Amino acid sequence: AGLPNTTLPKTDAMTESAAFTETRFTTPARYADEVTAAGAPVTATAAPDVDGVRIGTFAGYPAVLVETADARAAIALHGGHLLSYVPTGGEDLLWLSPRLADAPAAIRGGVPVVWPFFGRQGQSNDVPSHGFVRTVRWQLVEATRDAEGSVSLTLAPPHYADLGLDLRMHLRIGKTLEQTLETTNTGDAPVAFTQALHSYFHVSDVANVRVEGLDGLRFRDKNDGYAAHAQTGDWVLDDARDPGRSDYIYADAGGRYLLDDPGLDRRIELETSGSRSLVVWNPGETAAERSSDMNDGSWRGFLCLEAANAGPDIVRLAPGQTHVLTQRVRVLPRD
Ligand SMILES: O=P(O)(O)OC[C@H]1O[C@@H](O)[C@H](O)[C@@H](O)[C@@H]1O
Repeated sequence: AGLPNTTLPKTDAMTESAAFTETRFTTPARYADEVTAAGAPVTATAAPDVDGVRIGTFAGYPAVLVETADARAAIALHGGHLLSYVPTGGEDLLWLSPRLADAPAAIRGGVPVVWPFFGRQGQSNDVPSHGFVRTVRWQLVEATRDAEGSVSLTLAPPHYADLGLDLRMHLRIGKTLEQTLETTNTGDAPVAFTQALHSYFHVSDVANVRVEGLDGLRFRDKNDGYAAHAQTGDWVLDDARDPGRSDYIYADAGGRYLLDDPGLDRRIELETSGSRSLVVWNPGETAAERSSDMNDGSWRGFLCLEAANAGPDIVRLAPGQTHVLTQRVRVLPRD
């Protein structure tokens, strides 16, 4: 198969903020202190009095641990990072690096929360890549259990008074994983932002899976100066232009994707709303070998499908408005 890509006219629009209208964010005053504090041990966090929810550790991180009849999950307080989601009787849907660095470094794997900008889109080089919330400590705000036995959680990063935006993340752990980023403009000026739920899905071998739901879409290739291309057929890793890596932002994406994995004999279904872009990322061997948390061949074990508002898909919020991005993830059998 591969991607017989059509090259469309090249433009710099992806890297020039003037071409779009993203808000240029200034690093919040509290950010550096929050990052420093995130490296300190967690002092007692009160466990909510909800059946199947407790505070413990997962992969060395203080985490909210959830157990229901249908699934188990772990969410690190560091970055509000979903580390694991295991449907009962199945394997983890998420990949987590076997070589994790200590907090406050960003966690490699799971579902990093990228907010309020994707990479450094429309930003100066002074801001941290992928935003202000993935290397700071979050709080568990609420936990409930519904009649069907699913557990719902709300988590929040530190409130940055000078950012003008507020974030809440909601998770529903049950037969399906539901994850929502709810962004509110709390300032008095319009804000234009980008974001992603940067899911690292666990696969048998990234070279042996395909992604359905992208056929015919246009995408920008970050490894090709953000040149525009058109997708033909399913996504596979053996891109004829560059076998072994993918850093594509698909625009006007339909919101339903299937990650077909013959090796694990499963399909992961990803449905999104409030998101019109999908990022498909794997570093490939060369870049992975340069990275201390992926340089053991383990990069083959994941594919990132990132439910995003990125590239030309920018969210504009007037003061007081709220935007909701949701992803729903579940396993389907292979036919
Ligand atoms: O290494 P990081 O900061 O977690 O980013 C990982 C990747 O995240 C993806 O979303 C980007 O498109 C890639 O360009 C980037 O390399």
